[in-house]
Amino acid sequence: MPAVIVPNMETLHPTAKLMHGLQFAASKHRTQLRKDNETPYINHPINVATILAVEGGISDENVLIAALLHDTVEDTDTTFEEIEQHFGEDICAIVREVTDDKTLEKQERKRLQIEHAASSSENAKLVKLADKLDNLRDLGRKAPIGWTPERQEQYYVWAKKVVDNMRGTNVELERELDEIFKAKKLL
Ligand SMILES: Nc1nc2c(ncn2[C@@H]2O[C@H](COP(=O)(O)OP(=O)(O)O)[C@@H](OP(=O)(O)OP(=O)(O)O)[C@H]2O)c(=O)[nH]1
Ligand SMILES: [Mn+2]
Repeated sequence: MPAVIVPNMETLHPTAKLMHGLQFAASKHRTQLRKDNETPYINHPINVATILAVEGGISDENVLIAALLHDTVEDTDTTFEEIEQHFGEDICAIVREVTDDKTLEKQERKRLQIEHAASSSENAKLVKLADKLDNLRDLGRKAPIGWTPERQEQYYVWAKKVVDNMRGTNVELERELDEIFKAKKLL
């Protein structure tokens, strides 16, 4: 696996920056599958960035690149220093905001996501809304291996609490999320 080259981001055009984000994330997640045990993990960050661009109408490349990178620190050996070196401090700041501290107990991590959602920056809220939308769509298609119906139900209830703390961020994404919550009789 060749090392990913660190480009000079100042001189890259927006499409090249986006491609570098895609390559970096694909390289970092290359051995991972989603919890359905069949989908390559990278499909999820690509979906999150695509949801933002196509459904959310977001054109700010920092937000789209942060979406591609959003699970690299949480779920691979990637460090924030590496993200900053490759993509600069603005993108790194968004990734930092949406990264769970995996050293904490799961219940505490889940509680903190609800709490942090409310005080997040607009850009972090956008990434988090698209992240939840893609995870909920995945759950509706095929549940992670071993998840009971109760565990699935709990995920919808928890995801709604996170989303409720980010309302007023993006009309289209919130509309899509609300359709899912209505179908589950949570709204
Ligand atoms: N629905 C679904 N989720 C999957 C799948 N594969 C991996 N995941 C991830 O699993 C997380 C939910 O699983 P949990 O057991 O509740 O949480 P944990 O992995 O953080 O311990 C989601 O994270 P999250 O905290 O909600 O968001 P984030 O980590 O993506 O920020 C999601 O990213 C899949 O096939 N379907
Ligand atoms: Mn995610």
